[in-house]
Amino acid sequence: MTGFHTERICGSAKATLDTDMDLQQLNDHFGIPNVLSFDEHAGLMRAVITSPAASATIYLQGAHLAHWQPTGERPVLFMSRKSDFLPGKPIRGGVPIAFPWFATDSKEDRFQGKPGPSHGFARIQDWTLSFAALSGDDLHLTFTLGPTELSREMGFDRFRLAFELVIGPSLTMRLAVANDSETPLQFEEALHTYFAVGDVHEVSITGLEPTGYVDKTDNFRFKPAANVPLRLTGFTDRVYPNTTATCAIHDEHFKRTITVEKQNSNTTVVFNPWRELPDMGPDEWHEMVCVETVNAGSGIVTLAPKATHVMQAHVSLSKPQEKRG
Ligand SMILES: O=P(O)(O)OC[C@H]1O[C@H](O)[C@H](O)[C@@H](O)[C@@H]1O
Repeated sequence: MTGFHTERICGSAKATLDTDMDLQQLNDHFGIPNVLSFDEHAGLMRAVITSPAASATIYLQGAHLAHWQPTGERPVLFMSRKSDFLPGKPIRGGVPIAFPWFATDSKEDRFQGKPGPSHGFARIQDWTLSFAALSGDDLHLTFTLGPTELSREMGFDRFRLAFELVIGPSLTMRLAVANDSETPLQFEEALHTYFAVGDVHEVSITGLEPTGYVDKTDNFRFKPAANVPLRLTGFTDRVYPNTTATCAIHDEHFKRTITVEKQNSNTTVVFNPWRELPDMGPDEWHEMVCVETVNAGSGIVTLAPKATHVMQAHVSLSKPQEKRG
């Protein structure tokens, strides 16, 4: 069984849960008959959920939600059929967690004289499952990540992350960042959500009409608010700063609306590569759009010593005629 070990962090002893539970231990400790079990896919451990309300899959690497499908619905998250599933490699699809920077690292020499990996280290590290419980139809899971050898090499050694998921007919994702140090912690973060759509050409996104954006496909130029719902017509990589708005993805092909409500996130990113990627098949970009819950760029977070910041995204489904009030 798992035990506690003590770790000395800058003079103070802290009890931390062993992070190296094997499959048997995960199943013994957290398994819930007919609802939650653990297996291995391509050498990566994952939680497999089949509750009456939904099915879902979460890899311990990155605490990466790779699949969520409410009962009777199509999958809500896009997962690339060509994704890598390898230790230390990002997974293409689902909900990668970006931390402590978003996209390209701005520090050119952070890691062994090079910039750190795209979207930071959190999505390529093994997280620890620390809580699993069923409450009514909802499965609650919490994954945690503290400083690792890799994070320390990149200069991050006094933080803790918790990723809490509530998986049911809707999905709540909460990312908590605690600053354990005596100095402010600056970080960017994202729940980089890949949504499954019937055909991206038949999608409109509402919520961002009044917000100007940084167009990463046009030399990071700032473009004014469009004042109309967003329809994607080509390579799209937009950072909308200063928006806490709820976004709705209206999918004419699948005849459903996906709604993303967020808290403590002041940035929304919309992304579709409009082409094949090395880890995404030739036509798969038709089937996805990223609407990401983010704090980045001008919205970078500066967290006071000993403080905690919690960012949340709540995802729900509705039929087009069920207009939200
Ligand atoms: O390929 P990745 O590192 O997973 O990043 C995928 C994409 O993530 C975000 O949406 C960024 O805005 C993009 O610039 C980036 O290309």
